[in-house]
Amino acid sequence: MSYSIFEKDEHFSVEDHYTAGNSSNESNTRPSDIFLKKKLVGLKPSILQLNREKRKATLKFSGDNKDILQSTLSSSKNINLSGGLFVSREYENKYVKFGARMRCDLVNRMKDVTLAWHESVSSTSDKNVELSSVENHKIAPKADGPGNSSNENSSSPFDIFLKKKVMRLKPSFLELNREKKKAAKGFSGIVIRPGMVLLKNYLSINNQVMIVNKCRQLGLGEGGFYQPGFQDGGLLHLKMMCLGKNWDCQTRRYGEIRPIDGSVPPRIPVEFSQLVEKAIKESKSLVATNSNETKGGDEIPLLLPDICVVNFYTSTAKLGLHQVSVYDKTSFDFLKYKGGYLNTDKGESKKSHRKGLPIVSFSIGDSAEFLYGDQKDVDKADTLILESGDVLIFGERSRNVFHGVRSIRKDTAPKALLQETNLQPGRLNLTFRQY
Ligand SMILES: O=C(O)CCC(=O)C(=O)O
Ligand SMILES: [Fe+2]
Repeated sequence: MSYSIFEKDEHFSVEDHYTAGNSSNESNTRPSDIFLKKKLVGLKPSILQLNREKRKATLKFSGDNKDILQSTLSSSKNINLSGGLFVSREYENKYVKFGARMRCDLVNRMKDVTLAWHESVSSTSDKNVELSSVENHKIAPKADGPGNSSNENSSSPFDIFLKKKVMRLKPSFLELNREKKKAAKGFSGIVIRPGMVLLKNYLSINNQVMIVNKCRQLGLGEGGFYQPGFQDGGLLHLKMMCLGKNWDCQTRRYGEIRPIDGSVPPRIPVEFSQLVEKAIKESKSLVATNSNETKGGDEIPLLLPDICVVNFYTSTAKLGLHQVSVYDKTSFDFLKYKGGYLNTDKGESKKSHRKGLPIVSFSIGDSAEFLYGDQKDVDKADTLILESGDVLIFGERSRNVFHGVRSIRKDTAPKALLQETNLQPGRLNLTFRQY
């Protein structure tokens, strides 16, 4: 049995209509007007385009031309990139033609089509179209406080917190006691197969709370959570944010910026890297003590993570079987997803592969049914239940293991975590990698 990690985006499946502007220049004998008949709204330039232009301006107007540069920049200061404008059907269609990939989750979910801020079309006159300064793009979209999520606002990234501060049912004494006992027991390590180690219950509730809060804060800022999509309308079934470097789902390459909006991925918080380092050391000693047993024997190399892909799975989200694969021409063809399959993971460097550097994966929130195996066949895959606080490490001979998430188990997140954060139902997964 196979399942698709994609969902088709009904919103943008319309064919293209270039009817905007109702230009009738071609059909009459009057001199052509180089202006459109109606006062039209133009496609708002993307941040990337604006950045490029401003960089060009900066290069051009240096030294003696500072005044000109100053006026160039200040005249564009008022251009508002924050979007959130409603558009006509024609523009929606035109937008589709321009690339369905340029949309964030919110665009996809809005009933009334609102274009994403990076490529929006305004319904106001040009006069009112404002562009913000380049610096403004660095400013994180307004992060609403808990209980006031901005998920519905087209200019904001996806918020992993619930909209309102919900009064959660107080966990029963029994439940809390069970969790406390589990925490007191500490973690246990299991070598799943050569190169794959599971540290059960490794992240304390305090660390989980810290990670959730940091991800929430970063997730609402520049380069925050969005729903990755493909040019043809396919969407990943999860929300994603990249730290360190951006993983571009179109090209399967890493880069310094996210092409859809020109945002720069936030840095990996040092607290995260420290936890990764500790977890690797732990798994190394576990493998060393297990080396006489049949399963062990693979030395897990140290990892200095410079990439972290943060996925948020809502209760119905999933991730198809895929493999960590080096980016090269051959694998690119192979990587192309076929029939709704994403065949690969992110494209770390060949050096990273050669060394068998591990992927370190943190699970927080609801539990996941994690699949892994040597073939891209769900029926032949083994299952692991990854619970909140678990850390899975796979490198060396397991570096190329096929893996995916079949489902999220509802209502399984630790009550203590939900009491301390406003995390919405679902699962947060962080995978650390070294380029
Ligand atoms: O969510 C998980 O456990 C796996 C995530 C993953 O494989 C990925 O992001 O490439
Ligand atoms: Fe993966």
